[in-house]
Amino acid sequence: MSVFKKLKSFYLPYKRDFIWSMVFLIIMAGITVVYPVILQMTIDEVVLGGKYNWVPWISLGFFTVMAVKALSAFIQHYLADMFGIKSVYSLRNALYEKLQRLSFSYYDNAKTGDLMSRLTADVEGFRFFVSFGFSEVLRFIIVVGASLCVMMYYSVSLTLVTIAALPFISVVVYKFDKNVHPAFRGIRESFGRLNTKVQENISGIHTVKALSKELVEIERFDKSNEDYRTKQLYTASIWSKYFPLMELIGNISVVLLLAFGGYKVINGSLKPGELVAFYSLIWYILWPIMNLGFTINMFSQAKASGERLLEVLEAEETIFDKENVRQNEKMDGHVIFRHVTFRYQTEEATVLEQISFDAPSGSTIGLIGATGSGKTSIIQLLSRFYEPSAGDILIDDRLIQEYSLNTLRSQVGVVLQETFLFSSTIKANIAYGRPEAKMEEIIDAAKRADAHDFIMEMPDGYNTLLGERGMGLSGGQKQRIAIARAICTNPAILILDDATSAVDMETEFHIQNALQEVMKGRTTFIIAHRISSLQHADEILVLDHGRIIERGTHDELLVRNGAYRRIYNIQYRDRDALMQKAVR
Ligand SMILES: Nc1ncnc2c1ncn2[C@@H]1O[C@H](COP(=O)(O)OP(=O)(O)OP(=O)(O)O)[C@@H](O)[C@H]1O
Repeated sequence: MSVFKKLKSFYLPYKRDFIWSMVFLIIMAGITVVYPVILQMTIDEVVLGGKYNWVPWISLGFFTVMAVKALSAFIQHYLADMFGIKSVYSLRNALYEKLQRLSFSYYDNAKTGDLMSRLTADVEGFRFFVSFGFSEVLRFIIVVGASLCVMMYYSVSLTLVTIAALPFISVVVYKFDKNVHPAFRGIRESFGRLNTKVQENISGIHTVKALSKELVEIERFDKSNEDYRTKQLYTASIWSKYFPLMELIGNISVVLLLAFGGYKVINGSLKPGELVAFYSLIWYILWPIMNLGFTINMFSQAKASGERLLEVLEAEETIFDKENVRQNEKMDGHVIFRHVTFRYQTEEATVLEQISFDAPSGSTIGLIGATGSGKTSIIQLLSRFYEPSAGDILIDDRLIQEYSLNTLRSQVGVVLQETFLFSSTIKANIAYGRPEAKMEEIIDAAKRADAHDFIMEMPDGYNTLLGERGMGLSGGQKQRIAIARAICTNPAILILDDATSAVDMETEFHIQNALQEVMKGRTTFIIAHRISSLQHADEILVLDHGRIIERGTHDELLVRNGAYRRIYNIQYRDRDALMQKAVR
């Protein structure tokens, strides 16, 4: 029950709907039990007692009772549905908000497809129980309770004989629940994996096709699908094993009723109408008990879903605003790293060791080094996507933790190697970081990123709709839109993470030109593999296995004859030698 307790803040606010639906449920359930009583009166008083003048009144009474029942059923269903729908509306919002707050380290291990299935199938599973499960439980208590009372009123001994088999059904129901709950959790998890497979395949369809891996992918999907099928079949087998057993025990009750009840009618201690009423009433007890399997089924699904939802809701938020943080502060962009050491939560080894540097406001810092040497990790720490394991990062002489995340990130513009564009207009993509930006500001940002001209050549200019992942644009165009997006927020610090790696020389030249303009007055970090991209930096940091092994300007580093010189030689001298050979 603790799952439902933990999630109560989502459904308790709508308890009014629930309470009213329960009121109408009580009316409905109460009326259900009146039906056998009317039947008993009709047989014993009207048919056998010869009181035929009662017929119109009994008919009218019966009609009225049924009309009230129909109306109550309508209102009850409507309100129960409202209760469920409103509850999961806030639950879905809370989950989405949580996903926005969770840090990078959570997403490093999360699977998109699985998260999607939590936000859709699991939320629905939970809604179904909130809408119908709660009322089923109450209906069970009322109908079974009221039926037992009426039966007792007619004959205590017959009631006791009839319900003698019920404890056995309860044992079966209990065992059913114990087996079916883990089975449902298995189904949900398997469905999450199936979703992940589909999502990853669609996202990576270019790679799949480029490497002709369609058949391999189909086989892999088949494996996940097979697992899902097996889990479902297993659950179905539990169901088919226990349900007939419950029905069999239920039918033993009916046999006992007919045998002992028939004997009582024959010896005159029970009226025939009462036996008929008993026959109806016993099913009012048996059906809900057997149906308990279905209710438990629903409950188990909802519990399994609720657990998966709680896993998201209760996931630890590692990066958040501390108290009294600085809001809306304009920064100068003076960045200091002091002995920063860092390791990813999932990894044993540190990826950054004792990183220290001072980047005065408006300066340009270049980061170069082999892949995996830690360049991206440094700038991820600056945006507080992760927290350092040791050491301090300061901007304008304050620890970055003293600024609100909003302030910090609005002052750090990032252009990544891989650009993500939303399936919306070019205008909205550029203004994503500052939706209130005026059209002139958007155009200005695009002009400075050297994107304005090609945007104007598009059919709808700035209103051109982009497909998912920015289909319809070349790598260089996407990159320039990303640069426009970064400068639209007018950040004090600009990070260009391999921003020109995916483009040809001519486009790189265009982007470099645009960047010269954009970098003016901002502290800029350029991560690059090409020396041409960062040779004008005020300081270049050469990284190797998470350590700064060399630092200085381009010229200083060249004369030092170290790692930088070696990269330079590979990229320039050898190329020049080759070119000269070619000319000769
Ligand atoms: N999210 C992550 N979780 C665990 N380890 C990571 C994560 N991101 C990077 N790493 C590891 O940290 C190390 C540094 O990676 P980083 O991305 O900072 O290198 P890089 O110098 O930017 O590489 P590249 O030039 O290829 O972009 C690598 O060994 C990498 O495997």
